[in-house]
Amino acid sequence: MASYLKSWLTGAPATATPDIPTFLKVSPPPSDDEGEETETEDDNSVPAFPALNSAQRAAPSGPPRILSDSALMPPPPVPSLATRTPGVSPKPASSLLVPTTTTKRPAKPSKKREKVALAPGHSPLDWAALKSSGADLRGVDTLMRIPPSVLKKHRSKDDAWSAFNGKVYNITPYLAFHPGGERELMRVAGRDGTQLFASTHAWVNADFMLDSCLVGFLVSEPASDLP
Ligand code: HEM
Repeated sequence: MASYLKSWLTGAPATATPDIPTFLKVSPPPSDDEGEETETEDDNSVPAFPALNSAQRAAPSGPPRILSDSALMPPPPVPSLATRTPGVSPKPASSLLVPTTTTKRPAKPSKKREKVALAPGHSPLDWAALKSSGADLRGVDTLMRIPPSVLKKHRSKDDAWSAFNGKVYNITPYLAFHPGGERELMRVAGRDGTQLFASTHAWVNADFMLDSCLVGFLVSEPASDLP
């Protein structure tokens, strides 16, 4: 056995092979590495093809059987979606039907949330360009600690401050750009607008939209100024 393996690896003829099991006599698969010789000289037999135990050999000989129409699988039934009449409510029998909700007219959007027409040059993109242009939109030199009494003083259109989530912004430059209109935004001028803002459009990122308008941080009234 050992001498057979040695001869198989070196290419030299085997000296004695009486105890070789039959599975070892099968040729090794051809190798990509051409430099290495892997076959013994006397084992050049081509394997049987098709294999002796293959289904191909077991099959009855003769030309392949051609199936007639009746022997073929029947076609699938016509799906109900293909036969529906557009605009007509289908019977709710099949799970493939369109949902009945799509046949109903959508409800009219409420007047309360309508957007206003913005003046030319005041689109959200224009605002983005303005706020990143480096223009001074704060109107103050340094960020301040702003108590409600100070915030209250900035409530005119020309000088409007408002607090959102503890940050005070100069909203005057943004007024003409606000998709909800100037009037709505002026409702929070001079006061904390966090609640109104959140109940109107919590998904809007005010911190990002107004970052260049930040004037300071809302703080509680100093004790000495309390009435
Ligand atoms: C300064 C902070 C605010 C910013 C940055 C801001 C920003 C925006 C933005 C981006 C939209 C368009 C939303 C969308 O298309 O989904 C919008 C719409 C609107 N905003 Fe504001 N807003 C502010 C404050 C307010 C406040 C305090 C009110 C209410 C008093 C308000 C009322 C509205 C309304 C009614 C709309 C139109 C309806 C809608 O878009 O759903 N906004 N605002």
